[in-house]
Amino acid sequence: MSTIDYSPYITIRRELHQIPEAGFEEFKTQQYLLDYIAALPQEHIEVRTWRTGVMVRIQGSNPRRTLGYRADMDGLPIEEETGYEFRSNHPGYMHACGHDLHMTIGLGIVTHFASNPIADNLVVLFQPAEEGPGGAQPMLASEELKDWMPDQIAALHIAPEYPVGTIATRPGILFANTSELFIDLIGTGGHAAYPHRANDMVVAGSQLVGQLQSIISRNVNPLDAAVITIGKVESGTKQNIIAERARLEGTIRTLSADTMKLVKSRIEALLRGVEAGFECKAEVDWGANYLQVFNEAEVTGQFMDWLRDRSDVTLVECTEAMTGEDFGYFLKDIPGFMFWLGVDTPYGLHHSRLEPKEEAIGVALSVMTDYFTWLSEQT
Ligand SMILES: CC(=O)N[C@@H](CCC[C@H](N)C(=O)O)C(=O)O
Repeated sequence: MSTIDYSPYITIRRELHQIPEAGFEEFKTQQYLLDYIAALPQEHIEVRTWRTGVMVRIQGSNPRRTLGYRADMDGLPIEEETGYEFRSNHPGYMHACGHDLHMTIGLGIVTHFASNPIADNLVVLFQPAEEGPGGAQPMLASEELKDWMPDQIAALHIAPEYPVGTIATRPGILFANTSELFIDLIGTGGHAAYPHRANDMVVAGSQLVGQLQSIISRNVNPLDAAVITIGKVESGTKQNIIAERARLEGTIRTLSADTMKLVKSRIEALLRGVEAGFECKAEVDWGANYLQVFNEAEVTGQFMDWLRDRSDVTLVECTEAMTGEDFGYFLKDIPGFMFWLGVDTPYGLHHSRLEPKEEAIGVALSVMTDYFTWLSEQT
């Protein structure tokens, strides 16, 4: 079991934490990664960029295959409220989903293997736009990745609810299918005192928010799992003006692709009802859709068995979560797995006060470098 001095990576994580950027706008983040990698021994490594992403290949000494690690890069539109001295320098943006840690661990893996190459090739992918609109699918289809495609791949995601030292995963489905949801209601505005001469999209939109939840409680089999969350509602201009438009923004999560189809068809039906009932127009845009994260049974089982022998890690076989991840597209084509890495913090993912414990970086680095080394030695 290796113990890696992770203190230099704390500085890296903090520097990355200060520059959160939106999907496909990770320009400073990309430059940071490139500058860091350029200062490493170059003998075994090759670097490519793809849009705002970075791909690094460490040439193996006797490669039979290519192993892969993927880290996501983007931040979220959240005003940070942590007590950090190194809080975000980008007002209104925050690394509130742990991508600063995911990238730091990726850089730690590159650093270690740049000086200690294994037999197999290793590709470390820094992928933009996980929070949307989705960087995995276009990265997988890119010319730059074609001849570097991993034969097996792993990724991790920080988990606030687990103590540091815990790794949680399972063979099979880990994260849900997702679809974004953007609904526009277009009616007729007017004077607040003359509701009979307008059709009020605040009333239509408010009713619709409630009706959408009835899809989950009345249309989806209770033994199946699905979520509709409306995270943003925009309507109106002033308290005494009837709103002409309303916009609802949300996300759908399901554990099966069939349930996703069912939920979408019920939303369409409800929208036809809103149009009839309010004599308005209702439009829907499904935005970005992510495939479920499905851990390949054999490779995941092998990783879990390997972890059971480690005294520094507690392995939890967890249940599925309704989170989404475009890493699901990698796992559709490449055998591999994703796992939760315990970071023990009271505030959850996407929260303005998320403060993951940085010791988890050391755990992940030790596990991932040992795992890739061990894997490469297997016949
Ligand atoms: C791990 C995590 O929090 N992932 C995000 C992925 C976002 C998918 C997409 N933008 C959507 O909202 O559907 C999540 O929200 O689960």
